[in-house]
Amino acid sequence: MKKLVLLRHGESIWNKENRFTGWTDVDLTPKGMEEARSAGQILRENGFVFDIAYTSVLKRAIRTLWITLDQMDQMWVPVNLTWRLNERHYGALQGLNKAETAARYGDKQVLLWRRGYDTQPPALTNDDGRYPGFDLRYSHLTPEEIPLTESLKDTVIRFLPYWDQTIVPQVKSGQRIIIVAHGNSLRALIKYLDKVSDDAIVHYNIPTGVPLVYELDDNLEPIRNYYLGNSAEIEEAMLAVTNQAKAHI
Ligand SMILES: O=C(O)[C@H](O)COP(=O)(O)O
Repeated sequence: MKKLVLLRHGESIWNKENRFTGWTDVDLTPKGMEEARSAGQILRENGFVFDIAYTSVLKRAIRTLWITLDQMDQMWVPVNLTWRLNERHYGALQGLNKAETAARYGDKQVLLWRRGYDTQPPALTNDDGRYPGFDLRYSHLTPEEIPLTESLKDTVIRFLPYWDQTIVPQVKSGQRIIIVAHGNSLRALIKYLDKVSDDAIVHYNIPTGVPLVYELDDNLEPIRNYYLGNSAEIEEAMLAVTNQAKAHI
């Protein structure tokens, strides 16, 4: 049996301000750093050891990984950074407050933008200051690879080649892996692993800073998964993510 640990970064500054973030490179809040410390502690208490770590090229995920490994006294673990684990690109919504956007366009429209599997939020134009093509860290990407907006489906499509070619062979060979990423890049992986339908994935939300353990068989078919932590608090945190983009709760 193989174990894979998934971790959404701790609370970011824009999570706290309730803004669509996507590829915007915002840092953790003090609470987010605390969440990362707790994640590391609970992983250590449960005896987890990692051989390889994966994360995105966004600092909220990178810092969460550093703090988690530090708490586990495993800062020596090799870390791989890839843009393919970045958050889903939120297009022209990036920077907008989620509840205000719902008040303006309606809860239904915003739910569709946030959770519709094949729905892209309004796109950026490539002369927008938020266009990732202006950012050095993406200079090796082709124009076709640089998103102006992304649906969850687009996120699955850009992540899967990395999963199949890089991570899968390592998990199969018995390497113990942690992936620290984002609400939607992890939803993309979970949708794929658990074969969640396009309709059901709409209702699946991931809390910040709580390790999610997947037990997989030798063909990487999921056996079961569970969060490490207090289940009532985790339920509450998932519900809070659901409610972030409602005009009135
Ligand atoms: O990019 C963001 O705004 C968040 O990290 C994920 O947001 P969502 O839960 O609204 O998709």
